Amino acid sequence: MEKVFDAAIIGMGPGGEVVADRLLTAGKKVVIFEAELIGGECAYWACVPSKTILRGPEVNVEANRVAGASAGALDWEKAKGYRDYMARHLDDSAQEQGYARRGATVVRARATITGPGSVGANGQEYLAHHVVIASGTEPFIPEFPGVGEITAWGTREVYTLKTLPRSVAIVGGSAVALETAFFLAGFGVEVTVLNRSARLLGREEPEVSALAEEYLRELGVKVLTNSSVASGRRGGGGSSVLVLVEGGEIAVDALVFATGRTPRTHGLDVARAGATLDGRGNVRVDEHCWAEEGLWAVGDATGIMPFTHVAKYQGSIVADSILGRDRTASYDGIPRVVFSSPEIAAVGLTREAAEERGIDAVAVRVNLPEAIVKPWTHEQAPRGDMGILVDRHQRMLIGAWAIAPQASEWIHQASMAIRGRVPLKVLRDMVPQFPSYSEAYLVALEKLLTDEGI
Ligand SMILES: Cc1cc2nc3c(=O)[nH]c(=O)nc-3n(C[C@H](O)[C@H](O)[C@H](O)COP(=O)(O)OP(=O)(O)OC[C@H]3O[C@@H](n4cnc5c(N)ncnc54)[C@H](O)[C@@H]3O)c2cc1C
Ligand SMILES: NC(=O)c1ccc[n+]([C@@H]2O[C@H](COP(=O)([O-])OP(=O)(O)OC[C@H]3O[C@@H](n4cnc5c(N)ncnc54)[C@H](O)[C@@H]3O)[C@@H](O)[C@H]2O)c1
Repeated sequence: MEKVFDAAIIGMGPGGEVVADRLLTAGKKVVIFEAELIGGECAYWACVPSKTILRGPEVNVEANRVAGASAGALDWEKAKGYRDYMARHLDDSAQEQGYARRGATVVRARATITGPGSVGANGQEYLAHHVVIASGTEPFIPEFPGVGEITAWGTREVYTLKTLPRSVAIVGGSAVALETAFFLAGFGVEVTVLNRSARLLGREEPEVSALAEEYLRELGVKVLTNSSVASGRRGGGGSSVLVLVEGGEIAVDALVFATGRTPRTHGLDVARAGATLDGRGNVRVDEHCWAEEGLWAVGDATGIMPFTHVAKYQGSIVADSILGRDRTASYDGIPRVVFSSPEIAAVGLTREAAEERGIDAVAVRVNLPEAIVKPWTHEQAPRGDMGILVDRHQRMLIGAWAIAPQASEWIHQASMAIRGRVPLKVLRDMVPQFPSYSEAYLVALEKLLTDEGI
């Protein structure tokens, strides 16, 4: 009799791994398919190496601002070595053995869907009661004349760099562009960011965009807005010459594409299992991450919020649903962080998004050094800003942002308030630690009361 698995998981990035882990823990029969490395983009070429390599430059920016401390020389060889260690030297044999030990069938191949409850790989057919698509994304690389002639890198090349270039141009103006600019500039590389729109981080509040640009410029990064590459050619001394759409040329050692990603769903044949893709190629799922009878999708392949924490969350929703526990995904209050120096964190709605939803929203901005003590204990010439957005009628927090040290951590208070729909009255009664950045929320809420009567 043919073996039927409880679940077949296509792709073992953070989303697929959570599904596999939970189902194996529950004693289910699981087959996993991975075309490259178990751990996915995040573990080897994205979140982990980028956050590891960004920490040195971040510490230096902070040290330079603290009385009695000073930045040390960054050691690229050591930093690179630790980055490679954290990215497991692109070796997932321990992961493969770990899953096999736990009873999973591990298939090292690109899988395709061959029918409802049926997955093909390596010329074999695997049957399962549940199929989970967790295939992630791949980089989107724009085409322009001469792109094949120049030295052009995607994020994989950048986050496995062995030798630092002297200069780069980064195309893009979102998370990857900013983090890569902070990383390379921090290690002394001459960086130019070519952002095709008028402001960086276009999905965030305009204040956030302006501050992000200011901090990049402070580090010596050149930011060109309404800019992109029209064509490229090889220049003298191995350089790459970029002809800009707005006119003019620049010569750099390499061009970095930070131009977003597209779902890795082509070739998966989801239609054979009755599922459909949206216009961007994302697998359409409902609030349970359910796509069709016996078919689920998690992580970047759904295009809902392309972050590792969301992929893991969706993985838990799917695993629990398969195990018969009723779970519904909610995407309220999920943080978005750019790990720059200082960190840029945001959660919930922006004013523009609130307006689109017809919400009567009120925004308050707080300059941290004017409002609280913590930045002064941290820095000699303190800086930092935060803002909150409140629904006037519901009297609840619906958005927040912060650009300051450790913002990735203290944004979670806003996250919890939004997700838990905590009334402003309760938030105002909080007693945050002195001195901490968290005190800024109280100041913002007081300002809301005095300025707006809310
Ligand atoms: C430079 C960079 C930095 C980032 N930093 C952060 C960060 O700090 N925090 C954060 O939250 N997010 C970050 N992200 C986003 C994060 O990497 C993704 O959201 C996350 O990896 C999505 O997880 P996933 O499981 O959906 O897919 P992936 O991690 O992309 O994994 C998908 C896996 O599926 C495999 N696969 C695909 N198709 C098949 C197939 N047909 N058969 C078998 N296997 C297949 C792939 O080989 C891959 O291993 C970053 C992204 C980039 C590019
Ligand atoms: N800290 C984090 O959580 C983190 C860090 C890095 C990346 N990520 C995730 O990784 C993914 C990729 O990030 P990203 O910044 O590359 O993608 P993105 O989609 O957020 O931004 C793409 C950028 O490229 C620009 N762009 C697109 N096409 C272009 C073209 N033809 N010419 C010029 N500019 C062009 C866009 O205007 C935009 O600024 C995202 O899902 C992001 O959320 C998350």
